[in-house]
Amino acid sequence: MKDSVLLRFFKSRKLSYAAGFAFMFAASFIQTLFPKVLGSSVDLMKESGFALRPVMTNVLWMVLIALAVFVFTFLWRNMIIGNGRNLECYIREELFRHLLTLSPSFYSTRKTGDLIAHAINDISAVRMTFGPATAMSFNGIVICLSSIYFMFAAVDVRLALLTLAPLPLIVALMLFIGRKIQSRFRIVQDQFGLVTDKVQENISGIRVIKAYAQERTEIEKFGALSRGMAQSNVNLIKVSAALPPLIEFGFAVCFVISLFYGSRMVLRGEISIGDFVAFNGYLSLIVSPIVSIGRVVTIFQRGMASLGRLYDILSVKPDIMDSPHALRVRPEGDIEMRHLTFSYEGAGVPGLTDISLRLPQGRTLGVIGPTGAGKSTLAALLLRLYNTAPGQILVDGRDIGDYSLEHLRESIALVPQDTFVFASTVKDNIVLFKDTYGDGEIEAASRLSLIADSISRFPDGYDTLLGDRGVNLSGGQKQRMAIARALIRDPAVLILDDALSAVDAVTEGRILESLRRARKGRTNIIISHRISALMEADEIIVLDKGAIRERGTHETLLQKGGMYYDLYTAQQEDVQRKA
Ligand SMILES: Nc1ncnc2c1ncn2[C@@H]1O[C@H](COP(=O)(O)OP(=O)(O)OP(=O)(O)O)[C@@H](O)[C@H]1O
Repeated sequence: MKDSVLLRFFKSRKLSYAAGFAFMFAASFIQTLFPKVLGSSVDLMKESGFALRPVMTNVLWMVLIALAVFVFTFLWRNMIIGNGRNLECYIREELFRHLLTLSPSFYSTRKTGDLIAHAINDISAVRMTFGPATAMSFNGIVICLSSIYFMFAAVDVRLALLTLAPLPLIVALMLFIGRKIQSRFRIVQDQFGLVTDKVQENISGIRVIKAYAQERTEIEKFGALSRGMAQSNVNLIKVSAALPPLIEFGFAVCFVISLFYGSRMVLRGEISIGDFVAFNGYLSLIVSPIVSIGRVVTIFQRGMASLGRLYDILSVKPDIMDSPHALRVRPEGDIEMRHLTFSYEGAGVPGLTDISLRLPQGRTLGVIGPTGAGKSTLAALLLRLYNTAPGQILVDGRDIGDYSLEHLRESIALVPQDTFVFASTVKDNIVLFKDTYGDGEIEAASRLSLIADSISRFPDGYDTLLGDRGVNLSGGQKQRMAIARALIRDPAVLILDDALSAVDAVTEGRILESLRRARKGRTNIIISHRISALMEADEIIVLDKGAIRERGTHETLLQKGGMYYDLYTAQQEDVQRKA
């Protein structure tokens, strides 16, 4: 997958990459012609007693070389480094698309912060590797090889050997210090991660921190982390500060050797003064590529590690997918469960055990039970957020896995316990960014869920911005907006998973009444802790530790005098006490 993502991109841009590398080769090579022309100009000037006329052709060549280097460099930078940016965008889109195909079980094992880091830091490291670092290496290799070639072939082998003798030592020293820099840099990054995590945690949990007067402790903890980060940066500077002067020192030695032996060779007439000038020109040309070796190696190492991490995610196979011949029809809402047993990955005990029930189209099922009984799990399985064994959940007589996910989820709408509000308008939050619904439909869904009045009191009505930078909805308003979000899609099955817990009993009764009227002929599943929300259901099941303990209608369950009866009497006493 890693290779295929990169390969696919490189293949799609092979022409611009080929042209980019050709221009880069041309620019780097032409650049190394400059010292030679400069040297021969010096010789010509010396021969002609420093007259300008004989060197005019050379001057023209130098201008042409500079111009060609400018044009080719401009072209290759645009192509190679520009393609790096396109690669970054390509991988980001691939990753995002892939993340949306993965099921909740994937997300329950990964930290959100890590996933965000992959999407930002890792992709950027891959871009640096296949953009600027690749370009710098290729450019540097061509410049170094041709410069060294000219030093040996066009000037003098002995002089070149002597002058370049310290070079391997410089490179070895650079790689040695580079490794040290890298390990200290890793510590800086870890410290940076801790500091950002702390900031993020404090901002998200600001209400809890204030409510428990934890500001002072948190400031102290943050101070310690921040000082740790500063110290690790100082440790990094201690080694990184040594690198540039050491390299400069190494090259100064090269220049001294060149000056010492080169000038003697000029005096002895073994090389011309022009050759000597050209030689020093070549020596200057290789300084910058050699200096960047350490940086390039680090970028490559980081890029490959990042690519590995991205590959780990990209190679996770989505476990919930359409079967090859998936039914592309919206089911109508006849539900059956046959001995349904389900366990979460890694969980010791099953979340649900041997659940059998029949919910014909148009009926309402009530689900009640203590916390952790498996009520939300039942809802999640009906949306196929997790896979179940074939034949355990049937929708309209067909296995749930036979339907395309799109059609199944269009037909079954879940209003979860916690509603996610997007930082957008009320309207966008109801239609979920689909522009197929008219204003009339949006208002009708809002009226049915009893949120229309609240919306009309917002400053811009349906165009009011919600979220951090807009209006913050109360718990009850959020729940009602979530019900409108489900109703506008006119689902065959509506599942309210404790979706009325934040509204008062009177509002709950009015919403349920409104749903009863509007959803005639449609299937409903009402999961609730409050008996008042589901007492009118055609069938009620009492879940406990993943199994059905009792089932029946409100009346028959009361007559049984079991768990349901106990819950009912406890809730009645509670109501009377409050009254
Ligand atoms: N993603 C998950 N991974 C592992 N175990 C889970 C996961 N989600 C829920 N569980 C476990 O499955 C059991 C049933 O959870 P579920 O959320 O279905 O209960 P519930 O009846 O809806 O509870 P509540 O009324 O508190 O919402 C619990 O023991 C819970 O810890």
